[in-house]
Amino acid sequence: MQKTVAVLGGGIGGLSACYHLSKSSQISKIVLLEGDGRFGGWLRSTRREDGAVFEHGPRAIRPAGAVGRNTLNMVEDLGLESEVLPVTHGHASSKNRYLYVGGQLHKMPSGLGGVLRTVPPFTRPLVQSVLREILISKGKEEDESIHSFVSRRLGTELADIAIDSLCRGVFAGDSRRLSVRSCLPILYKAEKARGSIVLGMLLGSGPEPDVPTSALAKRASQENWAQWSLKTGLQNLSEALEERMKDVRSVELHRDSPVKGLRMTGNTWEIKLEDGTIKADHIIAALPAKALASALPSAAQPLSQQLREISTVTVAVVNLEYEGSVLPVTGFGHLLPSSEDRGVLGVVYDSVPFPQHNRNGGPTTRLTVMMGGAWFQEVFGNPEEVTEQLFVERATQAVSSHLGITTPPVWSTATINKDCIPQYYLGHWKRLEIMRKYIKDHNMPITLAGASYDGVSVNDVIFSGRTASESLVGKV
Ligand SMILES: Cc1cc2nc3c(=O)[nH]c(=O)nc-3n(C[C@H](O)[C@H](O)[C@H](O)COP(=O)(O)OP(=O)(O)OC[C@H]3O[C@@H](n4cnc5c(N)ncnc54)[C@H](O)[C@@H]3O)c2cc1C
Ligand SMILES: C=Cc1c2[nH]c(c1C)Cc1[nH]c(c(CCC(=O)O)c1C)Cc1[nH]c(c(C)c1CCC(=O)O)Cc1[nH]c(c(C)c1C=C)C2
Repeated sequence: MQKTVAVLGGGIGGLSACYHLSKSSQISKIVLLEGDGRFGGWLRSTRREDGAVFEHGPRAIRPAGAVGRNTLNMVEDLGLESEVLPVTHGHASSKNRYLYVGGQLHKMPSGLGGVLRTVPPFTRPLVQSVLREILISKGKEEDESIHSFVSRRLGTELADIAIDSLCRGVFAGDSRRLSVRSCLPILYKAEKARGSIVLGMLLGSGPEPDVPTSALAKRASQENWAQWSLKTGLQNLSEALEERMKDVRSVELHRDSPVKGLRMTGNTWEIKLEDGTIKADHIIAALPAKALASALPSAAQPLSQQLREISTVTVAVVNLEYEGSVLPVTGFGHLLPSSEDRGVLGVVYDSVPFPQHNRNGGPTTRLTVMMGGAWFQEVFGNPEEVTEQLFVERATQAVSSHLGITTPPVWSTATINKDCIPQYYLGHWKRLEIMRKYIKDHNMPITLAGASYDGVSVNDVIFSGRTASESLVGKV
């Protein structure tokens, strides 16, 4: 099979698809089309001349599980081992996560003591909910909101406070609308397989994908890593992939090349760009779902309609730098449940896990305040009309009232990440099934990849690029 494959979208998902395809001799040409002036999508790091690094998108990657191993295998293959900044499970930022509830910071329960005792803001020991959970009968629904699932199995207090906050800290989303089946498949499968989350966690609830273990992945496991970043920021991962792809003869990289339209003539795709047309035998679409919907031909309207219904949320990210060590606590950061403050989602204490990203000389504290998400429009209005200055002010106020840091930051920047996190609402699994059946039934040579479908974490998205490549060329 000698084919031309076009990969649409040069975020980490599209770059991963290219990387995996480029290892196969079955593909004669791979064309990566990115609409923006740079590759990497949401992986964006500011590197200041004084050595400070600030993340505007993802800031840490988990090494755990098959998808975590898969990313580390790629990191090793790209020669980035010496750039990795690991954080172990024993580190304060892995052990300490906080909730800001009732105007106070509360450390989330951890360890045996935390589970056995009543730990505020909760009114009874976690162990009670956990033991009771084993006896609750299985749900009968095909899907359920995360909030409803957790209320049913673990009680409303955990759902209203802990799970509401967790959904804000991963999806910037509303636990009452997000699907447990698609967002937290591990919990959904545990209930289906073992009748209980607790038993599912203890006994396992299904096989993991088969992913080999590189020396780096082995090191991560032996050294008990909980998360990792890179010395010059996570943008370095997309840059290393881009550099690798430049060295592969079969790969053509095009930036500033937004896809304007797609047409099928016979078995061939015609991809309309601003300045011409490219032909391809197969497309891997690693674009946001709505961007793909806009490009598809009108004949594929049923597919476009499903794609358009995959919502996204906008997150304002404010990076703040303070002189000296000013945090009153140490840890990963804190989250706020939606009942506390709808606009402010949480604060990451970046300088705790990654002090290496502080500027050279003299201690500093780097924080990131995340705002908006599913509540963006309601609290801040139209993202096109809000100023970045407003977010810096709101963020500084939040840091002052939550953490008592009243000195002004010495440096700050705000970015409004429009439509940056897809929301897997109730029934997302069914939508995926309908879309993939449509593609199959209509023999459309297109594969979906990226954050819109099977997981939003960097690991999930990299794995989606690999799966898309394997669906074409098999394992390489
Ligand atoms: C603020 C924030 C914090 C996060 N934190 C973490 C974290 O700590 N850990 C973690 O694991 N994950 C995190 N994530 C999630 C993760 O970063 C993203 O889900 C992932 O980067 C998405 O990658 P992608 O390639 O699917 O999409 P994108 O990055 O959106 O890439 C899609 C690409 O398609 C391009 N494009 C769009 N339209 C067109 C067109 N018509 N033609 C051509 N190109 C087009 C875009 O320019 C973009 O480059 C975070 C995300 C955000 C926004
Ligand atoms: C406050 C908003 C956000 C914070 N991070 C994100 C948002 C929207 C985005 C995000 N964070 C994580 C992921 C990847 C998920 C994965 O499966 O790896 C994404 C897309 C990691 C993460 N962050 C928190 C948790 C519980 C997780 C899951 C993995 C893990 O346990 O490490 C909690 C958390 N996120 C933020 C804060 C302030 C916070 C907790 C204190 C910021």
